[in-house]
Amino acid sequence: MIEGIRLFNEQDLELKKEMYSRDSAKKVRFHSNFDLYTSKTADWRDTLQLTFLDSDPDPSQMPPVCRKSTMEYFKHMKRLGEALFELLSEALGLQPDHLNSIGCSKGCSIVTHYYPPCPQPELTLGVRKHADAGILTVLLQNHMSGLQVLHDSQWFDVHPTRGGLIINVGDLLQVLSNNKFKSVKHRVISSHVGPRISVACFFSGHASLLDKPFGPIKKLISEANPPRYEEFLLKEYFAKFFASSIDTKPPIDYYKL
Ligand SMILES: O=C(O)CCC(=O)C(=O)O
Ligand SMILES: [Fe+2]
Repeated sequence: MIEGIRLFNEQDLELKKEMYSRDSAKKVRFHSNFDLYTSKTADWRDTLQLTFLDSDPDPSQMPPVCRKSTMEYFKHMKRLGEALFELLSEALGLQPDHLNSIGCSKGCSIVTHYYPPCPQPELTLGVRKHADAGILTVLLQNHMSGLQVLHDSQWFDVHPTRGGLIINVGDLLQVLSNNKFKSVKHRVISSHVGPRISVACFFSGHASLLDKPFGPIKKLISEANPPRYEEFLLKEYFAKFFASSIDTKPPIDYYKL
């Protein structure tokens, strides 16, 4: 998977230009900084993004150089997502199929990042501090360090482990679990050396959830554990997310009770 993404990014500029788009309705697109025009600063990375919220990927839409590996990776992510949501359901004291049955593992985006070597890494970041806006993220990284997580106001390096995957709780899982699971703030620092390559699989729910009320799971709510968020529409939530920049007020903050 990582090799396919390296080949895509290191191919001729003209071929990459064909995929370039800032239109978020496009299922497969190449861009740099989704929040380039809404944030004060730019980050040092390029992104090839594949969004499958309502259907499985159509191989013909994918760049030929990483088509086979991405299709294969997607299949594994789907299976892994289902297994993770079973475990998370059990951890919440729910039936194992609960999170899968409400569509948590159904829609995902595979967002691949390429961080080129940076001549002045002290002036920028690869990705600014944020928590992922979706439900759950499965992250694969190449052998280059750079990812850091925030814990007790301190940044810790997440050193790459060959073949290892990082699982990040996103803001929407924090909402579903009524704060039992906490999303994790993280960032990527820039470096003179590179490229650093990562592949994030964001599970953010099936497209059919976009128009339905979303909030803490009712079975988790009691007098002793009142809801921490009001219900909201996922389509409004994502509209807020895409209209702001990655490091400003996270959209879940609008719905806190
Ligand atoms: O490149 C990474 O390791 C992290 C990327 C990331 O945080 C994101 O895409 O949300
Ligand atoms: Fe992230």
